[in-house]
Amino acid sequence: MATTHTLGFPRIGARRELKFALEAYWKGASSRDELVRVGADLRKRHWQDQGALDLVPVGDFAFYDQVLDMSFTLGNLPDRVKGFHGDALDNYFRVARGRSAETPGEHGGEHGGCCGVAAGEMTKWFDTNYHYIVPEFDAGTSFTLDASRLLEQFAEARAEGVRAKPVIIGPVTYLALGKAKDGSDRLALLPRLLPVYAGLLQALADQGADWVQIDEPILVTELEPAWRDAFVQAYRALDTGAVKLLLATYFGRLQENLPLACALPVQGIHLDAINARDEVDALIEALPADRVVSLGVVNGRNIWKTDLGATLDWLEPVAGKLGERLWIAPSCSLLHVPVDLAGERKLDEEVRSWLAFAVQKLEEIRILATALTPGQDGGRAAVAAELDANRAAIAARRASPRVNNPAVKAAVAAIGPRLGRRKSPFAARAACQAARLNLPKFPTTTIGSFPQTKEIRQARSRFKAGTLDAAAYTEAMRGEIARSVREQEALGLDVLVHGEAERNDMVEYFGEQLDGYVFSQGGWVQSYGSRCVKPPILFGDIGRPNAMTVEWITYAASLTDKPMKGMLTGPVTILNWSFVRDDQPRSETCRQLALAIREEVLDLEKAGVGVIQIDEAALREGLPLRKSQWQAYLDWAVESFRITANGVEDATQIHTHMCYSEFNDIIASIAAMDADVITIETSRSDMELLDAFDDFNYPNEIGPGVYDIHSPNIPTEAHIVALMRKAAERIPADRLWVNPDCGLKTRQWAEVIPALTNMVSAAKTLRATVA
Ligand SMILES: CN1c2c(nc(N)[nH]c2=O)NC[C@@H]1CNc1ccc(C(=O)N[C@@H](CCC(=O)N[C@@H](CCC(=O)N[C@@H](CCC(=O)O)C(=O)O)C(=O)O)C(=O)O)cc1
Ligand SMILES: N[C@@H](CCS)C(=O)O
Ligand SMILES: [Zn+2]
Repeated sequence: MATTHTLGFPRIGARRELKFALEAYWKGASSRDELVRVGADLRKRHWQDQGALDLVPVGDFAFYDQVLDMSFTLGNLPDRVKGFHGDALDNYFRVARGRSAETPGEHGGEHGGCCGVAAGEMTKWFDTNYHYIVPEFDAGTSFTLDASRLLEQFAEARAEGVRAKPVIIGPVTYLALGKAKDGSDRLALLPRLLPVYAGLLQALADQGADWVQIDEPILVTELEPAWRDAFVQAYRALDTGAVKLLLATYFGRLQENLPLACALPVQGIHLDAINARDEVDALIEALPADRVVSLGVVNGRNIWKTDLGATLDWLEPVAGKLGERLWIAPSCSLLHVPVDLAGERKLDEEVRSWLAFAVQKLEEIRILATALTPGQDGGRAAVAAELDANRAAIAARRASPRVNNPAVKAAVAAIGPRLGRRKSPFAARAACQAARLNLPKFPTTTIGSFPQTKEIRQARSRFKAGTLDAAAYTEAMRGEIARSVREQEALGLDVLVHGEAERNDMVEYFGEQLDGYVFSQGGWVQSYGSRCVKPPILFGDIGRPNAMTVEWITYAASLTDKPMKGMLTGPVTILNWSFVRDDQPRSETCRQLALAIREEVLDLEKAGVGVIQIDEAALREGLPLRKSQWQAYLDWAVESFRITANGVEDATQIHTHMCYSEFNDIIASIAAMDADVITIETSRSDMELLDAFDDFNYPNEIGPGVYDIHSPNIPTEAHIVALMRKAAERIPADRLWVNPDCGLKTRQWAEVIPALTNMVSAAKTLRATVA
């Protein structure tokens, strides 16, 4: 019988209990005890949800982020929060969220307390839409063990009667994910780090832990020789016999790292058998015969039912070979999928029958394990009804006429190179656009969203619940748009936006209006901290039955004489932030999205909108984990953007926006997008990110972000001027725009107004002082 387990479970709660508890605590509306209680209740409930498994994870719960938890366990706190004498949980939130000096009153939040503290940097977790707090190092970093969190939760789990498997991030991945602020060699810290890990394993062993899952997903990426050597050094040091180690790899194939992983002195390896099924035989071959082989056979990154029959067809011989050595699990932590399909009341019934969220994925694991169990109570016969139902659902999805639309397939097949080419080169377009828009030097704009206030969200919530009718909802959103336009006019911005009040999310909003999509009511997935997204579900060929944004944008445009920028999300970002179908290549799905958004671009243009922004925030995010696969991805991603954007006339100005930094290695592809204007996140890099554009002689216009929208701090005019002067050293001033790093939806108006006031004044100063 295969041992069943999971690598991690969503912690936000089926009703986002953790989100609401955190936000209440940060606001000062609930106590520390209440927050701690919600955390304990969620852990307990999630262990119960996983109770049918042989081993359940402990340590996958975090109040903010599991990487930040690991930093605290290892005693690796940034210097700026060391020596804090208050509550440890508040110190944790100070690193997670920062704290401004100005406004007292909140717990460990952005505001509150006496002294300002910068938040830890946040970046995405491998190729997911989850973001972690980057560990900070320097040459002097030392580590000290604080095992209390893990030990307490291990004791809690055991008290619940589950067989608990502590989960920790491995030392090599931990170092690889961090940044040395002084440019020092992170690997030099390994000898200091390993004794702390050894101490942690011993402490867990002393409490009765048998297996510990040690996550080393960095093994699915290309590793420099020094990092490969680090694996050998690390796992020799951790081979103390205190506990059994399950080395967990996920999100991809091991490739050249497979022999390295198999040679490490651990007691088992977890392989993502969704992405690396073709490596299973080699893994079994290379592993010593006493090692456990854990196979991730249920996809932890999507929401589709597993084809259980097909999985068993290949798994049965593997189980025959491995016997008791076989463990089965989802491919990775279930953090990346919503909790439970059972809560969905309004989901399209047909599509629903094809889906599995976290709880349903656990049931799939149970069915597979039973089917793999020889004897009277096991084998396929013991789960015949479940397997039949699964077979029927898989077959229905394959055959559904709603999935395949021959007209859409034909349109994609007919895409030729002309579709993605503008009529004239940039210089000629720029002249037409200058004549049409008549903008000053250093034109000012924003990235699209204005604060998503409680009133906006409540109105939408009431509209969706049916207690506010469509006319009243439209009226309320028009009111918000009018407010945004009024504020922007008063601020003196040059190119206005409508503010995106009517959008729940920049991807979900479009998914809701496209054919080929369904959306859940409660399918929330944590993006960072308390922030969640509800990725729409792309199940079939894409169509755009109606214009999606034209009425809102033309309404906004009617309120002002200034240019109004139409605002769309690009095909690559919609793809990367949706749950997408697994029955055709992503590139094919992306081209379908490109054709749909192209229609919207052309409709906006027809309606007289002269500036259209197509956000591609997730273009860089979607890069494959291995560099060797980047170009193939970039080719179809850029082609998709060009198909979307480039059907317009010369006088229509196309903007794109990307809020993730580091363009050096993809600058040729960014240039190939050929947007007239690109706005990017640069403020935190002190404009150094523009070097990539400078070195490449990037030909088009650029809006380098002048302030970090993640922080509540108000940028001063002098700071913005100084940043823009640095920008002008790299990019000719007549090609520079002035704008924030990203959209303002998570900020409050009280922060937005003074920040943009200073930004507009800075632009005026620049016009008067920079040639
Ligand atoms: C730019 N980012 C995005 C990413 N992915 C996306 N799909 N979208 C993004 O914008 N990835 C990278 C980054 C991640 N950053 C963020 C930033 C902010 C959020 C965020 O604010 N999320 C919200 C949820 C947004 C949403 O969908 N809102 C809905 C529903 C709101 C809601 O909860 N309503 C309540 C009732 C309202 C009330 O009483 O207050 C309810 O239904 O119970 C809407 O506006 O209609 C969040 O709150 O977490 C995410 C990622
Ligand atoms: N237009 C979007 C882009 C976010 S990346 C916004 O302003 O929120
Ligand atoms: Zn952005």
